[in-house]
Amino acid sequence: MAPILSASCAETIGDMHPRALLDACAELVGLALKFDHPADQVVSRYFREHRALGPRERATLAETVYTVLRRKLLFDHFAPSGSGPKERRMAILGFHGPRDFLKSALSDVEKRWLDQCDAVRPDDLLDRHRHNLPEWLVAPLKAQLGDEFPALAESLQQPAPLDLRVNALTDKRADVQKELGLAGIRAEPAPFSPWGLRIDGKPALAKLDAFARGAVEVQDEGSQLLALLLDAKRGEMVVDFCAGAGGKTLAIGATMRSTGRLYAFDTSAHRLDALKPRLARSKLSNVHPAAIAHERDERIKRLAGKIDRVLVDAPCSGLGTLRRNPDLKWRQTPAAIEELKAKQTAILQGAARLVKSGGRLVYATCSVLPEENEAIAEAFGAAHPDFEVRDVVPLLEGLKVADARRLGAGGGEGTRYLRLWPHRHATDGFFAAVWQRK
Ligand SMILES: C[S@@+](CC[C@H](N)C(=O)[O-])C[C@H]1O[C@@H](n2cnc3c(N)ncnc32)[C@H](O)[C@@H]1O
Repeated sequence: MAPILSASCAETIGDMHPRALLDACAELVGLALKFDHPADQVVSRYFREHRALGPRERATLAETVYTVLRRKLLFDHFAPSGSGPKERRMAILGFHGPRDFLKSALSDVEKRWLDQCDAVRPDDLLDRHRHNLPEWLVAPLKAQLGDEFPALAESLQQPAPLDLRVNALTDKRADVQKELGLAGIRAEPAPFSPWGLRIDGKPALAKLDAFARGAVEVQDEGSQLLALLLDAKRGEMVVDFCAGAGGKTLAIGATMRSTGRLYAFDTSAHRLDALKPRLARSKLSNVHPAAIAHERDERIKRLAGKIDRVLVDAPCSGLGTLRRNPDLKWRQTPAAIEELKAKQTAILQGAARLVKSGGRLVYATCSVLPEENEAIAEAFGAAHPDFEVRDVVPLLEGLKVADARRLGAGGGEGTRYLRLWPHRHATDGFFAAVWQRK
């Protein structure tokens, strides 16, 4: 079984004194544990306010905070037996770095306490201290996964791999793989997505030529598969209804070979703004971003019945992304999910109006909860007899996705929906359903 507390084996961390680095970790852990803002925002704000921090110190700070958030129940259990401020105890338990380095920042009492915590065997812990999930989330996951639940829980406590999507408009995956290799970055083709490369480690990518010229974007392999499933073709009219910062928009635009018209709608103009620099790098000229007021916006009414393919990447709990956003399991609530369900239903219904006869509609989330996934899809299907459900697995097979059967779930054959899980597929947790308008 994996050790409970993690420690990397690098020798030193940047130029900072171990005590100062641990103090900074404790301060940042304290800020993140207030849960006033998403953890990634708390961390980036801290970095902006502490510009002198070097890249290695930043990596230690971020990973320490994320480890504390990932293993919070376990650390809450260990913390009372320690001494000093709670955030310092949590930062010690989650510290991402060599044990010797950490210990040089600790008092003798703290060292003894840490050794005691290190000595606890996973088998001696309660379930909740092993899975580190809120109880309201445990029940629906166990109901879906049974014996596989511990494997999922463990995978959700690990960092996600770094996946890239190669821009199919401008580059071939094998060429980019070679180019990255020459820059000292090891990349392997991702198992399912034809555009995916999985990177070894977390190298800095922003300065690479491949990144600057738009040959690659950072994108989880699961997200790539959602864009692939829309199967948008040259010259079509396509809508990415909840485009956000356009991760999937860019992938869809490339499958259309930069032809036709691809509308990127979102209610957040701010998120769409983040699409603009990515769009400039991508060389796509078929994307039309537009902020809409809501899913019944005038613009939607004008396009009703005219669109070949519509992707609804719905706002959701994000509980499939806990490897990247571990704070979500502590910030999300059943009441918030109730509100999301109403939103998902309304958005799917609004977006469906756009689809022309014979056109395709894809509903997707990055949630692992059936109530945001199968339940929404099935209610939509029942209320819209003019939409015929299409099994996802044969569609993926037609798109040459290797091992597509492993990605399906639901329906009599287990082929109806796309269902991705971190422990099975090494992607975030994703869902997708597909319909064709009769
Ligand atoms: C899951 S995120 C989209 C992520 C994006 N597709 C990507 O690949 O990066 C959901 C998006 O839905 C947007 N949204 C929320 N309500 C909406 C509505 N009524 N109509 C359209 N978009 C909406 C949110 O602003 C958010 O950007």
